[in-house]
Amino acid sequence: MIVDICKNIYFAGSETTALLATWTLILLAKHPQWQQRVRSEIQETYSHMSLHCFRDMHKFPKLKSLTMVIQESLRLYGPAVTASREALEEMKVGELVVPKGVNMWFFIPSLHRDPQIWGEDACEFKPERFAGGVSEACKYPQAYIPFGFGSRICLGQNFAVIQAKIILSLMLSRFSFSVSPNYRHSPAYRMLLVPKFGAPLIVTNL
Ligand code: HEM
Repeated sequence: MIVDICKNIYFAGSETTALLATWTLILLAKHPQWQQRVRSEIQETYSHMSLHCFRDMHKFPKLKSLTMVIQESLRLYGPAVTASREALEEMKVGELVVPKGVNMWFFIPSLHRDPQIWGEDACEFKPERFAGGVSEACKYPQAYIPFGFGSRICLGQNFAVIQAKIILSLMLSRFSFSVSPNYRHSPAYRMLLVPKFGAPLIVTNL
C-alpha cells in the first residue's frame, strides 16, 4: 500500500509540475513584456539569486506578477484536463437526472475558456485579470479549477506552485527565452495537456 501511495504521488506530482513550468515558459517566450516584468520583479526581490534564497519563504508573496502569470498559465494550459466524480446516489444536476453509480467527467479547459465566465478575451493571455485574485478575474470563482475542487482537491497544489515559482525564478534570473522558429503551437489533450511537438525555445544567457 505504501508503494502504491508513493507511485500515486510520483505520478500526480512530477509530470504535472514539469508541464506547468513548460507551458509558463512558452507563454513568457511569446510575451516578452511579461517575461521582462516577471524578471524585474524577481531581481528586485532577490538581489543575488541562488537556491539558498528560497530557504526563507517570507519574500515569496512579493512575486505578484509571477503569481498572476502562473495563475493565467494554469487557466489556459493547466496540465490537468479532467476531474471525475461518481454519483453515490441518484441526483439532479440542473435538469439532468444522474443515476447512482454514473461517473461524471469534467472537462476543465472548457470552464477555463468560457467567455461567459471570463469575458470576450477568455482565450487571450492576460495575467492582469488575476490582479485582484481569482474572485475578481471571473464571474464564478468555482469555475477556476486547475487543481480540481472540493474534498478531493489536489493534495499537492501549494507544493506545485512553490516548485514552479522556484524553478521559474531561477531560470528567468539567468536566461532569457524566445520562441524557436521550430515551435508549433499544438496543445494535445492526453492524460495531461502536453505540447504535442515539444517546446523548442531559444535560451540566451543574460
Ligand atoms: C501543476 C501541478 C498539478 C496539477 C495541475 C494537479 C492537478 C490535480 C487535479 C486536477 C487533481 C484531481 C482533483 C479532483 O478530483 O478534484 C489532483 C489530485 C491529486 N494530486 Fe495533483 N496536481 C498537481 C501537482 C501535484 C503534486 C506536486 C502532488 C504531490 C506532490 C499532487 C498530488 C495529488 C494527489 C495525491 C491527488 C489525489 C487527491 C485525492 O484524490 O484526494 N499533485 N491533482
